[in-house]
Amino acid sequence: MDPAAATAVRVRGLSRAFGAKTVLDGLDLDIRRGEFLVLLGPSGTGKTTLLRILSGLEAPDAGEVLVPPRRTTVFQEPRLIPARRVLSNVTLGRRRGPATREAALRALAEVGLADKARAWPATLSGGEAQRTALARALVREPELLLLDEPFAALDALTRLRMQDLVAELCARHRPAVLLVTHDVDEAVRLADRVIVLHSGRIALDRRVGTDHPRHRDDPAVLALRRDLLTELGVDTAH
Ligand SMILES: Nc1ncnc2c1ncn2[C@@H]1O[C@H](COP(=O)(O)OP(=O)(O)OP(=O)(O)O)[C@@H](O)[C@H]1O
Repeated sequence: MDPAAATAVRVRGLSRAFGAKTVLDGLDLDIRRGEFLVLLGPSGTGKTTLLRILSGLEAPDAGEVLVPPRRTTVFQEPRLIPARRVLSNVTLGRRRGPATREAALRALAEVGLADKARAWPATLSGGEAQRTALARALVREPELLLLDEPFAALDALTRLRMQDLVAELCARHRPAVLLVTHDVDEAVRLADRVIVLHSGRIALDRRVGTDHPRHRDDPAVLALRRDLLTELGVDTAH
């Protein structure tokens, strides 16, 4: 088997500085096709910078970055256009026509918004708006899905529901995923693999062997959670 065919993202020696501050420092990272990778790290360690480089929004100072052409990002805020209905937000930038419309309606049904196609963004709840953003990502059939704290602005219950939805959609469509979060529980719930970024490099890289759905009290899940908190500098003795 060609090993490159199993790899969705390949990063070698990636560096990025802002003025005197080195944010990414010779970072190496591979993401396999269909792998759900969660990226954790203290504030300001370059998680968003890495995501922006993978999305093409930002250029590295040095290093090699290979990413698939079909990639899309979902941000913390849904970034919908207020003057366009939900369906039109989902098809944004796509070629007009019945096939696009059908695909968008299918994506809306998948995120549970079949009845909101003609709604205006201002009438949506936070969770519904973020579901619309997910449908917009889904309709692009990305090989790489970049998620930058997509649940951070949602209330706790909606966040859990959205986590389940994203897990289900990713299991069905199998994009490679890079999810940035501060939430260790979210990481251990969703990830096939978790990495922690520290001082511009990967400080911890762990595969999660446990099957889905994961139980909070599963010993392997608890052990990983503890290790991640320790790596993030959170005292777990209390
Ligand atoms: N365009 C920019 N100009 C100057 N400094 C920047 C720029 N973008 C990011 N930085 C700096 O680079 C560092 C890393 O930022 P980045 O947003 O990637 O961190 P992060 O790990 O995503 O942080 P957080 O968890 O708080 O979102 C920060 O110190 C930030 O101030």
